[in-house]
This record gives sequence, C-alpha cells and structure tokens, in this order.
Amino acid sequence: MLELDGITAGYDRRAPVARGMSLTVADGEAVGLLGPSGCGKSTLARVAALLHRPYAGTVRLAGRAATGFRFRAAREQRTSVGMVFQQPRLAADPRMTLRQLIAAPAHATGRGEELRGHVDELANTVGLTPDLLTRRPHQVSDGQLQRACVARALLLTPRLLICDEMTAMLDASTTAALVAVVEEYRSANGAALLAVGHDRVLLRRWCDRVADFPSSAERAAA
Ligand SMILES: Nc1ncnc2c1ncn2[C@@H]1O[C@H](COP(=O)(O)OP(=O)(O)OP(=O)(O)O)[C@@H](O)[C@H]1O
Repeated sequence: MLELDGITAGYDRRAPVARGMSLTVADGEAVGLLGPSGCGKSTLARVAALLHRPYAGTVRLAGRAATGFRFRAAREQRTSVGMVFQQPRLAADPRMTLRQLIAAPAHATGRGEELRGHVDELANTVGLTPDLLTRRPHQVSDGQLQRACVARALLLTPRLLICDEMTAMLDASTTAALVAVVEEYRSANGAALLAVGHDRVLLRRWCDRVADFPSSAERAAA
C-alpha cells in the first residue's frame, strides 16, 4: 500500500532530517514508526501523505509512484490516504464548526451532498454528540477536537491511515476510544495503518510490527 524508497526530506537541503529512509506498509498491515522527539517522524509521515515534497526518493501508493506533492498531488492518490495529526488545534480551521471540519474533505472533492449522512455516522462512531458538532474548535476539548479530526480522516474511506502521535495529547480513555475507532475501521475496510509515535508499548500493542526511526547519532555514523 505504501512504499517509501530512499526518502531524504527536511527543511534545509544541506541538513535534511530524514536521509535515505525506506519503509513499506503492506495492504491491510499496521506498522508503527517509533523514534525520539525531533528525529523526523512527522516529516516522514507528511511525505508519505504527500503533504511534504522530499528532496530525493520515491513514494509509491498502491504501487504507483507519486508524481506530485501538496496541491500538485494527484487527487486519487491524495484521497487514498487519511491523516490524523499530533496537534488537533493546528490541524483545524478555527472558523469551522466540527461538522464542517469533518465534512471538509467531501466538499473539497465535490461530494458534500453524497457524504452528508456519512458525516453524521462517523461523528457518532467517534463519540461526538450532535450538540458538539455545532461548536467551533475553541469551544471543545482537545480530545473532542481530535475525535473530529479522526472522523475527517476516515470520511473518504482511505486505504491507508497515517496517525502521527494521534493520542499524544489525550487521556487514557480517549486514547483507547480512538484506537478502537481506527481498529474497527481497519477491520471493516481492510485499510493499512502507519502509526507514528514514541510510545513503544502502545505501538507494539496496536501494530503488526514496529520500525525504529534511526537516531541522529546513528544517521551520522552511517
Ligand atoms: N517547518 C519546519 N521548518 C524547519 N524545521 C522544522 C520544521 N518542522 C520540523 N522541523 C525540524 O525538523 C526536525 C524533525 O521534526 P519532526 O516534527 O519531523 O520530528 P518528530 O520526530 O515528529 O518529533 P516529535 O516526536 O517531537 O513530534 C526537528 O529538528 C524540527 O525542529
């Protein structure tokens, strides 16, 4: 489902944060990507979701090499990946209600009407009550906002879900609830998962296998 081949990426060509990284996630497989804070996990996750253009290397989704990133990404490839970010407040337009936030991918792809019922269904699945859907991000908790972000990531039924420290800011019960939502989605749809984090215990429990992101010392020695 996902092949990262020799990815070098970052914010300064002379000092990239990821160098020659390769990683594969098979169809339906759950892979954890583990590494300390600041090592470049989120950067690699964004490359995989076609949100960040690498300096070198190839991203393949369902066997097809990505030809573009960000607004140049092919729609079919972009919508085959759902992404949940670490900080829901940075990933949510503060002007939108939670309902609009969940529905945003449908509107962006001209499927607003078609997916209207699915928005309600997913809101219910992630545990958001109808009154919460009328509120804006500043009127809800981090956990409630992250629930909306998970529903948004699932709206277009992606074949690959990328969760970047999805539960880092959440309490144990919200963490368990959102992991359960993702697992139910995967078992119903056969979707693959790339879960990024630094919690080895959680990733081991959640994923089929866990890959370690090399530390900067290991990279310097290589
Ligand atoms: N937009 C940016 N511009 C410049 N440098 C950045 C940018 N985003 C991240 N970095 C730097 O790139 C490095 C890797 O960041 P990244 O967010 O990928 O790490 P991470 O492993 O996901 O960390 P964490 O677990 O703390 O989220 C860090 O040194 C960070 O300071």
